[in-house]
Amino acid sequence: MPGVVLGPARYGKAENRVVRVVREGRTHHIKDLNVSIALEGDLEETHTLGRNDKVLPTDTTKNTVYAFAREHGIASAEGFALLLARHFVAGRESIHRARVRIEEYGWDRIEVPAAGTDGTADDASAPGTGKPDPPRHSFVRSGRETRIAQVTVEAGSCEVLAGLTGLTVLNTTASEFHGFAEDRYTTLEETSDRILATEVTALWRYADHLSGADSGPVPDGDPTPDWDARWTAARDHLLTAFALTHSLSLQQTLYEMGGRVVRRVPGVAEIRLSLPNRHHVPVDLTPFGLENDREVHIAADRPYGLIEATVLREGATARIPPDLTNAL
Ligand SMILES: O=c1[nH]c(=O)c2[nH]c(=O)[nH]c2[nH]1
Repeated sequence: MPGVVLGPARYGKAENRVVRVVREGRTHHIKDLNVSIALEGDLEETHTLGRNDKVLPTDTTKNTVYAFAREHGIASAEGFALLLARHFVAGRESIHRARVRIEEYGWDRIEVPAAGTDGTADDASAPGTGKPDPPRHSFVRSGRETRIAQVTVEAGSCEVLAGLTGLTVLNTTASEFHGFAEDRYTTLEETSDRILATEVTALWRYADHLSGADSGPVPDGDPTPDWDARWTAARDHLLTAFALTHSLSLQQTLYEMGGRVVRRVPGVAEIRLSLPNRHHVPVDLTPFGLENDREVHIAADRPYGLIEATVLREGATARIPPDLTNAL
């Protein structure tokens, strides 16, 4: 096509929903994932000439997700993403880069009291035994929180990002906001005691699985990291920092949260946080002759302040895309 060239292109199958059951006798476990594959490489003639010889069908990438879930199991979202991304790049010369993004939805086991312990006769029993034996195959979705893993593999490098979205937190005190800049449109009153609430979206990058200036050769850290332990530690540190910080602004709280993860979770070089400030405004009850000393609030869902920043290990390079909410 005269005067026209192909820019960056990628393709794959997005949002493959896979639920994997593991059975240990009567005790079952599940992993519930949403897996998106994006491949890049030698796609010029595919677009310009309609040649498909280098196009591994998106349908095949979908099938690979399900086959790998069966063959390899899903130990962790990060591990499964690594397996898939490496497979697509290793298996085909024309594919130079594979990005696998996984959202994981959490399920908690429904803990049922043993039969007979709550005074009713109709509880579950193991068949044939008549003995109390609560089910080990029942689950309840654990809130709106979603775990994220995103792995990008290309020749000689491998980037592992992990994170979460939908982690909603609130402090009823230990939050102040004053001393801010003012102009003729400023009406906000200073406060030394307010509710601080936000819904955390966080994405952090492990440097020990990446070749790059801030990480050394691949891998310079633990060759088989315990991704689950690291993810759980990062989540715990985000919550601990939110709870422990006496906040002078959500910006300062963000820095404390990110800094704690970078300093304490093995391998983390960088974390990006997106924190909507979910304003809780004390209601004026004086028309009803009532005092309201920060007891009754309107929880305003819109508009919200949007506080976003990356916190880095000293010397590391910022690589996580700034616009997390669109990137995810
Ligand atoms: O923690 C805050 N940071 C701000 O930048 C800001 N702006 C605002 O109106 N309220 C707040 N709160």
